[in-house]
Amino acid sequence: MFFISRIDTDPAMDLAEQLAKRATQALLDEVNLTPKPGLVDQRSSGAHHDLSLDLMEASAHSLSATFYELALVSWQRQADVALRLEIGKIGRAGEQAMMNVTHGVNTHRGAIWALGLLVSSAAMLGGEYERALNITQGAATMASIGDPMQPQSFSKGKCASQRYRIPGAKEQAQLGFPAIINRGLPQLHLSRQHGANESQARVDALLSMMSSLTDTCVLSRGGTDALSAMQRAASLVLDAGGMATIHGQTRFDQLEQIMLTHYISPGGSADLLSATLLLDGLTPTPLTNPN
Ligand SMILES: CC(C)(COP(=O)(O)OP(=O)(O)OC[C@H]1O[C@@H](n2cnc3c(N)ncnc32)[C@H](O[C@H]2O[C@H](COP(=O)(O)OP(=O)(O)OP(=O)(O)O)[C@@H](O)[C@H]2O)[C@@H]1O)[C@@H](O)C(=O)NCCC(=O)NCCS
Ligand SMILES: Nc1ncnc2[nH]cnc12
Repeated sequence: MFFISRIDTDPAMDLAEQLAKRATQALLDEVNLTPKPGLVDQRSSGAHHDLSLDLMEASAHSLSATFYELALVSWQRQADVALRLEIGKIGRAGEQAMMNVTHGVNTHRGAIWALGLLVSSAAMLGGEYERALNITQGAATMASIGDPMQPQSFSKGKCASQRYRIPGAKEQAQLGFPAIINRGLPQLHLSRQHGANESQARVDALLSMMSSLTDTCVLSRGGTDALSAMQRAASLVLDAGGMATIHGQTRFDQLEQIMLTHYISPGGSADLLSATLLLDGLTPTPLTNPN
């Protein structure tokens, strides 16, 4: 008689592994996407003196364990203060792990926050979701629960939000990631439908978010004039037909010139592009046109 030995797999661990892999891949896909204005890509470090492609990739890999832990602890849980405290602790440990790998350079703080919340929300749903909205709504609920353990330390984002009275990374999550739902994902799907290749469609999605996001990275370095100039120039690329067209590419060169002249970088939009790619992979149903 033969016995077939069977190792039971744990669905929570399986999903956590899958989500961690996808989130890390989304970060790698974002940083390798080329060309991107002002950002690190395969051509250059953009408007950054302390970042490189190698550093960004090392940072992305260092975050796999954080995404895995976030998913595992969130498996089929309700959004409540207890879970919020746990994911806050894991998120902060992830920030520290990133800083250890990058020797103190902030590569992915905003990405840990956005993708961390989305991974957590996908696991809260036990991997059962049809639409991106199902995941972003859960993430918004978690982001809206206060974390009493969060240290009240200085951050450039908070400082810019208060100085210019504009929403930053925290509010973007609390509102359910409108930049992704109303801009990034619809533009990605639209550009694909219109015949753009995958890289062009992803750059278009980035530009669509850049054209409206109040990115605290841009505000911190360049103030409101630089933010408005960037938003306008990003919009013009899309108005000209996007990256799949010659006119769009000419406008892209102009946008890039603006980024380098003002020495600004859309780090917040880059993080939200990673989050867009993660959601696109998890829920491939197209959304309607960008508004
Ligand atoms: C809620 C937090 C995200 C903290 O937010 P806060 O605004 O207080 O702090 P920041 O440290 O400034 O981080 C915010 C980062 O989010 C990105 N971002 C900016 N604007 C937006 C926006 N409107 N919407 C969404 N996301 C946005 C951005 O990240 C990217 O830029 C980083 C580089 O930034 P920085 O170092 O400022 O700039 P450089 O120009 O490179 O510096 P210099 O060269 O000039 O010196 C890069 O990391 C990208 O990721 C902002 O930086 C959250 O962190 C928090 O509360 N965490 C606690 C843990 C927790 O609860 N976690 C739970 C889930 S895991
Ligand atoms: N590609 C990139 N360049 C600079 N900062 C970033 N933050 C997230 N992605 C980035």
